Amino acid sequence: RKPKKFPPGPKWFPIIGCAWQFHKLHQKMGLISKASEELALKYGPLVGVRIGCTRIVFVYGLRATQELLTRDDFQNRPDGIFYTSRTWGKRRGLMFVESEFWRKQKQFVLKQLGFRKENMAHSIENELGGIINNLKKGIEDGNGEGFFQMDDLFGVPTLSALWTLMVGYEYAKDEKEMEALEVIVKDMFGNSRLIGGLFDQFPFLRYICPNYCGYNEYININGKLTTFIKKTVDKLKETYNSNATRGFIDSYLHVLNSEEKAESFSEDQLVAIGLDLFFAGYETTSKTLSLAFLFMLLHPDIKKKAQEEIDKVGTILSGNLRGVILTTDAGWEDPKIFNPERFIKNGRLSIPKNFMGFGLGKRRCVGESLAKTHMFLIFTELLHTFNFEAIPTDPPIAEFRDGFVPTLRPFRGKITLR
Ligand code: HEM
Repeated sequence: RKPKKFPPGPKWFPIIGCAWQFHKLHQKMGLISKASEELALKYGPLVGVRIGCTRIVFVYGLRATQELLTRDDFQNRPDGIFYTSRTWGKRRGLMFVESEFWRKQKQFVLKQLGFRKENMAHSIENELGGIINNLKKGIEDGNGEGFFQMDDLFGVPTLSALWTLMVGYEYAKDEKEMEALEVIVKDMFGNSRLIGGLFDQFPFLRYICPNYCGYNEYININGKLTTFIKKTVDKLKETYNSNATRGFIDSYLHVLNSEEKAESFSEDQLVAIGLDLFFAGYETTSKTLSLAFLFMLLHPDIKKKAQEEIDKVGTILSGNLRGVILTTDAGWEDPKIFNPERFIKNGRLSIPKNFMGFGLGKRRCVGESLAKTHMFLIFTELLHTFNFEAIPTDPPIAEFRDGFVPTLRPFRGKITLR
């Protein structure tokens, strides 16, 4: 039954709510975001739906979204088996927790990420050396031309940056560990049912058909990553030294070993934060980079301008990079047209207040600074060193499918040395 004052939306039926109508609309429009946009055109900026047991309000448009992100009474997060079954039936981590527990943990994570900024930049630069060598080798093998799966280029460096953040630079050199992590994370994100599986909307299905409704798969892949992080924590504990700090895990262990630690700190919570950092940081960053290069292939004129500015090296550089990466329909003209120069005013970077790529308010992204440094260094260095072109017989197409973040259709590009 609809609660009083619940926003308007499609008619609800017993048990399924409006799951069927929404499923049909989703199929027609291709993406959840487009389906909800269609509903907003019909019902207004707030649309109330019920998919099985889950009541959802879609919020559409700049004003409503800003209000959603900044109002204190919207800072809580949903509860339910989808959010807790990955963390031993408890609410743990950062993304799906709230109140004092969340505040304390977020404060700690933000501080630690701030401390590690410089170290992270060094480790990304190192990683970059690896990517450049691989690309150069591919180009050499192809007699001056390399043909690469572009959407595959950025996963490993992103993972490596997050891994270094967690364990510290020296420990992260262990290639075997990194390879094992790569297999788990790729499996995790390759799994399209990771988000909003049927069992989330119809929780009873996990008792009737746990395979079909995606429950077993969800538990299995999350379990692999939590086990991996837990084992890493155990290994780091063996060589733990209270006077030295290798990475985030060590810093957290310092707190666990101190007398005055707050109640919310625990080893389970440490593992859950690791899970959330990989979950929230891996796809977002690697796919934004893929998207930036997709636009470079599709808009050679803008790519050329970006390269010219990188060659000049100056403050304008960061402006253009950010302009290239930041695209959203948050309220400027022709949002669907790729025009990074809209963010440059009188030769300087000018990000509109409406830009919400990293969220707004208290729930704002903790990895913003790391992600920006990572994307900036990789994007500029690769554009500086190589030329990227579309392959005429296999042109890239800017088409997305749903995922934790919108996922690009796989695309290839031709890379040559500049
Ligand atoms: C291009 C890259 C990234 C984008 C676009 C992005 C975007 C966002 C957005 C929009 C939010 C707010 C979600 C909300 O309002 O609930 C968020 C939260 C979050 N992000 Fe990011 N993010 C990126 C990279 C990262 C990285 C690299 C990390 C980890 C180091 C990370 C960790 C998190 C966490 C833990 C939260 C939850 C914060 C909270 O609930 O208080 N993100 N991110």
